[in-house]
Amino acid sequence: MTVTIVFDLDGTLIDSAHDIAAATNKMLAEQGVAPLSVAQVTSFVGDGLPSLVERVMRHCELDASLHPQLCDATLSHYNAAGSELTKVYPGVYDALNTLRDQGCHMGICTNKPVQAAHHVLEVLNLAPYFQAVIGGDSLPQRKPDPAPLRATFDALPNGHRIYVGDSEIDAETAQRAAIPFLLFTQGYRKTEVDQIPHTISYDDSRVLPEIVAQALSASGN
Ligand SMILES: O=C(O)COP(=O)(O)O
Ligand SMILES: [Mg+2]
Repeated sequence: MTVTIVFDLDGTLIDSAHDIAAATNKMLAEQGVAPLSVAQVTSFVGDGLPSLVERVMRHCELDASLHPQLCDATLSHYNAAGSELTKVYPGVYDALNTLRDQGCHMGICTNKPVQAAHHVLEVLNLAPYFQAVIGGDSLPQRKPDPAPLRATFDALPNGHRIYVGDSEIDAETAQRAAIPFLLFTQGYRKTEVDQIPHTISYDDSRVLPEIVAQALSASGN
């Protein structure tokens, strides 16, 4: 039985909030605006960079016409920083090794800009695990539209499908694509776990291989 697993990135495999906040605050400093807390910036993460910058700009009452320019500035600060403040969540490497040894095929479907996603995957030695990476700017649509998730699975061998993520957006994406969804509870979700549709939730990535097997048997495989 071939199993294909697609993962979200920010808040699921990696805790990138400090790097995202640092890039945002460098952009704000250039506009003469005081820094936001990591928690505040994290609350704006999930729908991709353009939405993050839009929310930050609204919060800081910046002129909306600056949006394209401030997106570019935030992304270039993010890319220049080299992911130094980003950490892989505990247990992720072990889980990925086990799943790979079991023959699972794996991909990434993130709303992060795709180049930034490739960069962080390389820096953290996560790139070799993933045969497909789709970012927030890879297609005209982004999550929660199911198109990027479908495109990621289509780039992997055929098999039983599972999506793993941390947010309301990931849950909606999985629902719209009719794919079983594993919810990591320690990422950047904004609502209670029981308010987010999911197949199985987990708070420690070490259990991933076990709950992948559970999700497959729950879906009749
Ligand atoms: O960049 C974002 O807004 C979120 O990225 P994610 O889809 O990997 O959680
Ligand atoms: Mg996420």
